[in-house]
Amino acid sequence: MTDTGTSWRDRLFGGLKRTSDRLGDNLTGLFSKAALDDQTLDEIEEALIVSDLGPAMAARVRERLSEGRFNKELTEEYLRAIIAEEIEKVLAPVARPLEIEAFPRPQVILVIGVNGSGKTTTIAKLANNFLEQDYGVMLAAGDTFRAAAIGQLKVWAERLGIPIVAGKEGGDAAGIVFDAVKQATETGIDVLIVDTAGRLQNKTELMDELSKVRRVLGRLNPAAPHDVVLVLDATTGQNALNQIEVFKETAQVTGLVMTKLDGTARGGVLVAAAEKFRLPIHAIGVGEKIEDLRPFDAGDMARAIAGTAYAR
Ligand SMILES: Nc1nc2c(ncn2[C@@H]2O[C@H](COP(=O)(O)OP(=O)(O)OP(=O)(O)O)[C@@H](O)[C@H]2O)c(=O)[nH]1
Repeated sequence: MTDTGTSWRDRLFGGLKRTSDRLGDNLTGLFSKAALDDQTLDEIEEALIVSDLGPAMAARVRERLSEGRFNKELTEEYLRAIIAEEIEKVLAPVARPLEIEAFPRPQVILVIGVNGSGKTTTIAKLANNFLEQDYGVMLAAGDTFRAAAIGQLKVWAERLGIPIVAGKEGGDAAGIVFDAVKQATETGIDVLIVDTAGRLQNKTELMDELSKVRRVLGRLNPAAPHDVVLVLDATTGQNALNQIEVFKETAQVTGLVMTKLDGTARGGVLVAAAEKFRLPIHAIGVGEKIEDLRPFDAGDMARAIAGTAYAR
């Protein structure tokens, strides 16, 4: 399952093509006007907002253009390059892979997110990434609300050849997490990835469930959970921003993973999220296969969104 950097870059640029095409469509007609004027700047700003990149990014690109090109001709190449540069500035400080550094082990990673966000697949993909780095990985099926979620995670554990602690539907999530941490500690596991129920519908219930899990974890290891990773579906566009807002306060999110960037023209929302919340973004998903989740390079990501030349 090893993978070369080149093919990952192919998938990254391929996956984000819809997003960069949409940006291109929104900007169509704004190039090669005789000279850059205020009205064109307004239109560019609007186009960037409509492309989900967020108002702050739109304002900054406008600022850059008005400094450099006012009263001069604007080319598509130049505009895309400026957009890529500004996106890279925003993504560089937050593009941060999940590092395994907890001592004592295991590092406990809680994974949260609404149903359908790609949570289960992301857990499997993260587990695979850690296995490739030779870490011992265990899963815990803490989403006990749905039998399907437990079953799916078991299938992944089997496929990856890693242990899993799971209970029955309707079981006590905190109890499962307790057992998992105990087993992981006893067997020298490096990383324990915990699936949790992601029900946004009821904030109190979610909060109660998570604080119970936290209490139990804290009893075994005061530093746990070391990470609380929120999985977001990029196809939901601006709604992903609302989810961060809610989960940030209820679940003390420490970092993000954005999935399905390949299935959407709304990938710009990654930039808006980075700019608004400044939370670390650990990885992105650009496909359903196990190798389609990776930490990303801010420069590559920025160029993929802006649709600038592939090579450096
Ligand atoms: N195209 C694409 N599909 C993805 C990606 N990540 C997950 N998926 C798909 O999205 C669907 C939902 O993923 P799950 O991992 O089952 O999501 P979940 O949040 O656990 O959802 P529930 O099991 O319904 O709670 C599946 O069909 C996945 O294959 C991605 O990065 N790209």
